[in-house]
Amino acid sequence: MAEINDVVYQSSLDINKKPHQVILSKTHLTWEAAVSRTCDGSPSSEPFIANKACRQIPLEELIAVCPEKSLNHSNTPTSARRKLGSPKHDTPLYIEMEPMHPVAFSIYVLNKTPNHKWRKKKVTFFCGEEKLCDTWVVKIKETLSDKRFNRPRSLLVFVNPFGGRRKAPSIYDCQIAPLFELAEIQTHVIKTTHANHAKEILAHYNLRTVDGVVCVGGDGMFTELLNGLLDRRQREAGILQTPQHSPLPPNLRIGIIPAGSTDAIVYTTTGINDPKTSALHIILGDSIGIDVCSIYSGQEFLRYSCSMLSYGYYGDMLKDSESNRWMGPSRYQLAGAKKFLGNRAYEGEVSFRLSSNTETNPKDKVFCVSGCNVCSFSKEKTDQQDSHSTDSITEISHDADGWHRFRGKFLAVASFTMSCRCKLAPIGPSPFCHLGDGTSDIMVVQHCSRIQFLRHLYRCSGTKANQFDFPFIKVFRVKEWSFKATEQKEEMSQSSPGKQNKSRECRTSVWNCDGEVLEQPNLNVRVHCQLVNLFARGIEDFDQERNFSSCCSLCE
Ligand SMILES: Nc1ncnc2c1ncn2[C@@H]1O[C@H](COP(=O)(O)OP(=O)(O)OP(=O)(O)O)[C@@H](O)[C@H]1O
Ligand SMILES: CCCCCCCCCCCCC/C=C/[C@@H](O)[C@H](CO)NC(=O)CCCCC
Ligand SMILES: [Ca+2]
Repeated sequence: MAEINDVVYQSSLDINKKPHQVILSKTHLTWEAAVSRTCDGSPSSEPFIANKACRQIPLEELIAVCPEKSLNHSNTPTSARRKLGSPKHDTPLYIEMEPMHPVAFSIYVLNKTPNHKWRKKKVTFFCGEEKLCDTWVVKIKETLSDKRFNRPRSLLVFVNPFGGRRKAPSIYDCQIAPLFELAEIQTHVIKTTHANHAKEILAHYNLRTVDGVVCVGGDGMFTELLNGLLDRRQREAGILQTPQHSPLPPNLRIGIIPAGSTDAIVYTTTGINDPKTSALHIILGDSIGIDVCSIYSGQEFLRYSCSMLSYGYYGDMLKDSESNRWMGPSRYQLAGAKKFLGNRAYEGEVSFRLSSNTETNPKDKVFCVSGCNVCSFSKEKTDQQDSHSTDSITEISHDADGWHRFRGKFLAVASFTMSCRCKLAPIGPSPFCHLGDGTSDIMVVQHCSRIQFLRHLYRCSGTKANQFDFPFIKVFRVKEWSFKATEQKEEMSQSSPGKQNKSRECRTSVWNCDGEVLEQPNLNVRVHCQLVNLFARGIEDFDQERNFSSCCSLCE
């Protein structure tokens, strides 16, 4: 076997009844069939890839290790068997007894399957004697508990029985609790009884007792946790929540087990809305910083948001859909179709400061992937923000202070702080938006015909990323923006006063803020680069995944 650095422990163990040399290092667990060829001839950095009899698992991908209490093995020494009958018998009778102590242990390893779905895979090692088994289990657990793996030991979990298809309690009990138990994560589980329940608890909970906060629900439930943690942090630090102050980051990571209607945040940060995949991201201690918007109405702080904030079409759609919650996720489609037929436009003024990074833009065809360079670079630059902006936009006015202004009649104004992937929009309504670059993509859909708007919506639901390629759509990458509803100049019909009154109603829309209605039409919004950390790693590059599967036989 080729040389392995930082060996923690090694011995011979049986896998599938064949002896193997097993080595635990600080970074990997490796095993090689004892009779097989050595791994010579391969480059020293990848010594085991060439030899199929060798397996090497990075410890980052080791989910759990457990003694196998119920397993025996043909190699089990006779001490684990009980003699029956009289000693005078020539041939003693033996009955297989369950060993008092385990003589085998299993490891559960990450198995990456297509479409970003993660599962666990089990490999069992037979030790022959209990002491060796105990030692292996202890050594692996000790190594995994090293701080650099950053794995949570204890979690506060909120289950929203009201969101999505109302399946959050069964999703948690049947799929997630057993995984957390396997990984020996302590949990305090709270089933919420009303909206804002989680936020109320987060205001007073002893957060020092947990390593993370998890919700089983949708985007709305995540946003509740986000707001709960951020409010608490600012209150304790004495930070005022005004447009002039920058919020401090919370100390805890947030995990999302998807059980909502859209699940855009989990979809965008893991690549899929799959409860078990999310649980594995949490167990393995993944971490990614995501941008958060702080939203104000004048000087009044309203809330924090991190996915879509949208006025006009999506706001009206959300408001209309609330009364049909019983329908689950399809309520959005019904309300969406109604509002589409209404083709209602609203007057307003959008102002914004462009991103300081002029090398990226909402149409640049650069996806945000796990380990994204744009996000890493933006985080480094966060503290050195400047007000530089491009002059390339001619349709709109801009002031000396770097603010651009855009007035008009809009079907929709939307800011995307992440791409907002979801089932309806598989690469997201703003596909090249970044999770942690400190910016949002502002999209303005000018009043257009139904057929034109339908073409835009249809393209959002596809994968060509061409939804912005229309003359009635403008899109900007911004770090701060505001919206002001302006007076609606409706044509007043002298001959029909009833119609006149009707046209004066509802001159403003509402905001759809991560799936919650905000009634104030006039908003000021600032983006804070990577203000919170999630138990996720962003969407893994497909090429990377392909390379992984060819180098690890567990994933074949
Ligand atoms: N027990 C409860 N009863 C009523 N509302 C609740 C309860 N617990 C939480 N809520 C509220 O339900 C709202 C919506 O929940 P959630 O986001 O989980 O589902 P969803 O709206 O169906 O999904 P999505 O946001 O992904 O579209 C949350 O904002 C939360 O405040
Ligand atoms: C002709 C085909 C038309 C297909 C339409 C495709 C357009 C889909 C865009 C989806 C944008 C989702 C953005 C994320 C929003 C979430 O913060 C929010 C809360 O979960 N969900 C919705 O508002 C629910 C949004 C539902 C939109 C219909
Ligand atoms: Ca962003």
